[in-house]
Amino acid sequence: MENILEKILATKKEEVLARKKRGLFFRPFWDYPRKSLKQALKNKDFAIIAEIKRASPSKGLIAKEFDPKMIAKVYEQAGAAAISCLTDEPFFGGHLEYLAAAREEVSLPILRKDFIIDEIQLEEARAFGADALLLIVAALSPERLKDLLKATYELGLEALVEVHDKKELEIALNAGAEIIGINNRNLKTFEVSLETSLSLAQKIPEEVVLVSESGIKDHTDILRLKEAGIRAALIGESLMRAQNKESMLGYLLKGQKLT
Ligand SMILES: O=P(O)(O)OC[C@@H](O)[C@@H](O)c1c[nH]c2ccccc12
Repeated sequence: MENILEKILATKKEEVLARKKRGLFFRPFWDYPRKSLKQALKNKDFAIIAEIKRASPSKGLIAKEFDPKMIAKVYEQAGAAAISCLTDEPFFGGHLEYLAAAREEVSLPILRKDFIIDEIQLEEARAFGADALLLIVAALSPERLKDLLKATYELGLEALVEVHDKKELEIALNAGAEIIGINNRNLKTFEVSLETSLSLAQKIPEEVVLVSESGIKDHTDILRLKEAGIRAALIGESLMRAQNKESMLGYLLKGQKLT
């Protein structure tokens, strides 16, 4: 049976073909200045990439009320280091327009969160105002990963390269990844464990910026990451479900009381 990642990738292939047929004529932010995600992450004692995520295959609809512009603004005011915006439509209820809306509103670096398999998607990311984009090792051959990473840099963007185990980590390092995301969620089974980050963190050269992704829900999780030497996290669901996102960010980062 097909796992969820394979299913998403099959749909993505069709989407890419359709985009190539249609062409990419609307490029509102093509010449907009870019911000460095890597630098933004390094600037903080602990950095949170706050995610704009409406739904997911594992959780269904996460946010009934959904205003990407307003969410981006709140994340920025609350001290997020960067924003991640889901742009996959069929599985995550995202849209490139949501990224552009966030871009208009904030000056933080923005990451395009999608399943990237083709150069045209890198161009889309730049056209709609992204500063960085996600490349998932499990979704690409090592050669394709290298090609896409190079093309990303050539477009003036950065990449968060996502891994889930030791083998993928080696592939990411080999490809020259400078920012590596360790996904605590297995994209094939949906199982989540912070241990994934804690164990893989030991094997990473110091100059690489590490980000722990998925399932991070309280201040204790952040303390455990810090203890393992990880200084950045990508957080979606717990922020998207919080009525008061500012308070939730304060709680996650500093253990402040929730209001
Ligand atoms: O909502 P969470 O559990 O905080 O997770 C956020 C983020 O890590 C998750 O959305 C994610 C990580 N890797 C992905 C790849 C594609 C789509 C989504 C993701």
